[in-house]
Amino acid sequence: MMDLALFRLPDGRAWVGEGPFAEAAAPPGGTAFYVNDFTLSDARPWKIPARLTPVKSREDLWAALAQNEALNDAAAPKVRWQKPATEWFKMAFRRIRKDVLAHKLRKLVPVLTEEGELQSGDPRVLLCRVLEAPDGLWGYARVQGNQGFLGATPELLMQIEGSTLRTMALAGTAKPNREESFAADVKEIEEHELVAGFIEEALKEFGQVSRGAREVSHPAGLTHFRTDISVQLQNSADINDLIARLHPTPAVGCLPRDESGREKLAEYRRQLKTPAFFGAPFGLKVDDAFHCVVSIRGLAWNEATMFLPSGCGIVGGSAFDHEWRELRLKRESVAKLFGV
Ligand SMILES: C=C(O[C@H]1C=CC=C(C(=O)O)[C@@H]1O)C(=O)O
Repeated sequence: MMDLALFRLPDGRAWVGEGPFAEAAAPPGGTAFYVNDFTLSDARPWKIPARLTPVKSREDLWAALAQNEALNDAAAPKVRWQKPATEWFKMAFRRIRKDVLAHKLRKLVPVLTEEGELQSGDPRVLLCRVLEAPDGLWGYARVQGNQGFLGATPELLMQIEGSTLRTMALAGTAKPNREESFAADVKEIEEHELVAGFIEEALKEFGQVSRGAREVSHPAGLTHFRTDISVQLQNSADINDLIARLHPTPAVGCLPRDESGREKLAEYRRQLKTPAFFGAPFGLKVDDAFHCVVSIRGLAWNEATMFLPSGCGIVGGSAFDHEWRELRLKRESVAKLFGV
């Protein structure tokens, strides 16, 4: 059975870890992956591989994998996707927006998942695409037997090097052909600033926070607002605490992030059958640094069923048709990158 984790940095450096993985509650001294689900339900999220190999090319990757012979002959997956139905998502959209207008919520991110049937080929072949994703994206993957997930995300949850923690607010998406007016789009700015403000506030207890300017960023063919934020950590803060403090940011979660908000978020994720990996933290502690991303822009599979999720932030100014199109654009960018 294949048991592996893969992590790639935006500059192309990547590592593949092979099982069996030892599991720990706290970060170990050496190298380990951090893999959890969205609700952080795994009490032992630090996965220490039996073997870790730096990989640069798909040849390196195949050579590093114990089952490389089986994969060498495998074809890329062909998937028959089903058009997602609007009803459930429309209902969720209306209820969230109503709660926002009634000041019960400020923002919530529901997730729509397109499902498909694997017609032929092997989804594990897509591990190559993770490795070869465009510069500027972080790649992540976890495969266990006949299930797995992988993706190429533009969103960093945190990177800790020495006493510096770097993170970002990534939220707000331009409509197609409206990139010029995006920088002044009030609704998208509001959606973004809720995320940046949350992160800034959450990090204050850990040290001096610096916030960069809101910028327009173009990862993988989409246009988003991005604000870089960093903090000089006063004490050697516990990584699990930092993750729990930041995750889920309102870029994939809700605001306020109190019990009632979190319950609503969990309820929408359940109703809409959001895969557990989606939006969760995924990281690697290597070479005295910890890199951890938000697992969006990815897909998952369980035997022959494939899942392609995408989320969008709902605020008072959101309109259903725009959000529906944004969800599709996000899924299309993933489908294009992975060729599915
Ligand atoms: C939740 C997703 O994107 C996040 C990242 C960038 C922009 C987002 C937005 O504009 O809603 C989301 O916060 C996704 O790609 O599924």
